Amino acid sequence: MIVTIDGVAASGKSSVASGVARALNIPYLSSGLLYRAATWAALEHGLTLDTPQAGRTLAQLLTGWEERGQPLRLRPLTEGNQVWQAERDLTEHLHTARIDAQVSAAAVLPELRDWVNAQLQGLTPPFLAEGRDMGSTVFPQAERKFYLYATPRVRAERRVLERHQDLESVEAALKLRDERDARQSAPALDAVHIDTGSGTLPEIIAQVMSHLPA
Ligand SMILES: Nc1ncnc2c1ncn2[C@@H]1O[C@H](COP(=O)(O)OP(=O)(O)O)[C@@H](O)[C@H]1O
Ligand SMILES: Nc1ccn([C@@H]2O[C@H](COP(=O)(O)OP(=O)(O)O)[C@@H](O)[C@H]2O)c(=O)n1
Repeated sequence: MIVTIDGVAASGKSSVASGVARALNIPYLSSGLLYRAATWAALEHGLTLDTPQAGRTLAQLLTGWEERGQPLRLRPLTEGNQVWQAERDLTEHLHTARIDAQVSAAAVLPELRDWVNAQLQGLTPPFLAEGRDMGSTVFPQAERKFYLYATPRVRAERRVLERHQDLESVEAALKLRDERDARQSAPALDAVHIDTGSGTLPEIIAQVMSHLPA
């Protein structure tokens, strides 16, 4: 079985996916964490993301690591996904304001989207995949699809607890990222839409579970 959970930034995708994955006893895959890791790699290597050759250069960097036996890999742990490169856990570097600000510029590069999609499509179901285009593009065959949303204010109030920034700037950054991510964020036509501002996290997880086969 494949289940997809897509939605806007800080709508609760990872937390809901983790809760549902735990209940189903299957892994969840955070596609956003792979985009974040590739963005981290680009910044570490001084790649400029807004040039015509950026996508090709970034893809070469990632495949070069692969060929040297040091691939960037998602570890889809149910309690929280990680990304490792060889023996190094990069996860703590990926949820920062710096990556938040740059990730959408990397995520529009077709070569990076192909690389992320290939990583995910190479995995064996059952799993739950979360991101922006999991239901619409990457796993159109998924048995159940969900689209999570909440107002920018609700999302900013949540994220401010995770980032050391003020509410106004977090909300402005979320809205900007929504705009920049709009192209790949259209919900799948057959997704169930859920407002995560309408209940607590356990209630939203229960709502998703109620749409899944017993
Ligand atoms: N009702 C709710 N539904 C989903 N997440 C919630 C809810 N209430 C609070 N949160 C919190 O919102 C934060 C952002 O959720 P997260 O899963 O990181 O979102 P995303 O993966 O979409 O960026 C988390 O700390 C989560 O626990
Ligand atoms: N399937 C996906 C997942 C993420 N992304 C990109 O990766 C970024 C980070 O995604 P995320 O899910 O980790 O972050 P939040 O939106 O949860 O803050 C998004 O802002 C998009 O630019 C994407 O383009 N497609």
